[in-house]
Amino acid sequence: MAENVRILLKEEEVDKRIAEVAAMINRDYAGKEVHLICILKGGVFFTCELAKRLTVPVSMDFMSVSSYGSGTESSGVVRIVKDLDESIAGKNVLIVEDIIDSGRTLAYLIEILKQRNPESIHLCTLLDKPERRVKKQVKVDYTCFEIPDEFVVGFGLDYDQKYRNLPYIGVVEFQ
Ligand SMILES: O=P(O)(O)OC[C@H]1O[C@H](OP(=O)(O)OP(=O)(O)O)[C@H](O)[C@@H]1O
Ligand code: HPA
Repeated sequence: MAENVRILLKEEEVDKRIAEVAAMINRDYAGKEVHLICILKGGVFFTCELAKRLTVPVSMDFMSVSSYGSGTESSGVVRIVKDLDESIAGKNVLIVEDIIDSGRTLAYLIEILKQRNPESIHLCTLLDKPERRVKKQVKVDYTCFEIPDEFVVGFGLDYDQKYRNLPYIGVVEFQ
């Protein structure tokens, strides 16, 4: 099926907002080290842009989870494909995601990570689709943009593994 991508958030808007959110994190974590956990694959682009703007000490780790589902819907059953390399015990963890949609992936992930005794655990996302949230509420500490219920790509987000490299956020329109 052919698809078209309509720009929702321009590159400049995204960059400006990431800088604002980074400033909030710098303020909130003053005097502490923040341990960024990037959720692969989509979180990579946002994590890099955010991390470059942090002035507090930063350490990083990566995790890959797969939500059993098909097409554009996640199922809520989440499998860890790549676990963290290091312990998070005693660390100030900040999970960095590209998008919170139904909230199922993050609800599951936060429960798992809490059991590993971090000093604190917070969540930062580039995009949030609040309308899509199912049963479990996920507390999001830092959100760059709330967006409507549309399937988006770019800045790490894919459709069928394509469009992750777009420097803006676009809506996929199927023709
Ligand atoms: O709130 P939810 O409905 O659970 O959806 C959000 C999840 O979906 C996306 O990951 P995806 O499974 O597409 O993996 P990817 O980042 O590797 O593309 C996104 O990065 C979140 O992890
Ligand atoms: O809107 C989306 N786009 C790409 N991947 C996603 N995963 C959950 N929601 C989305």
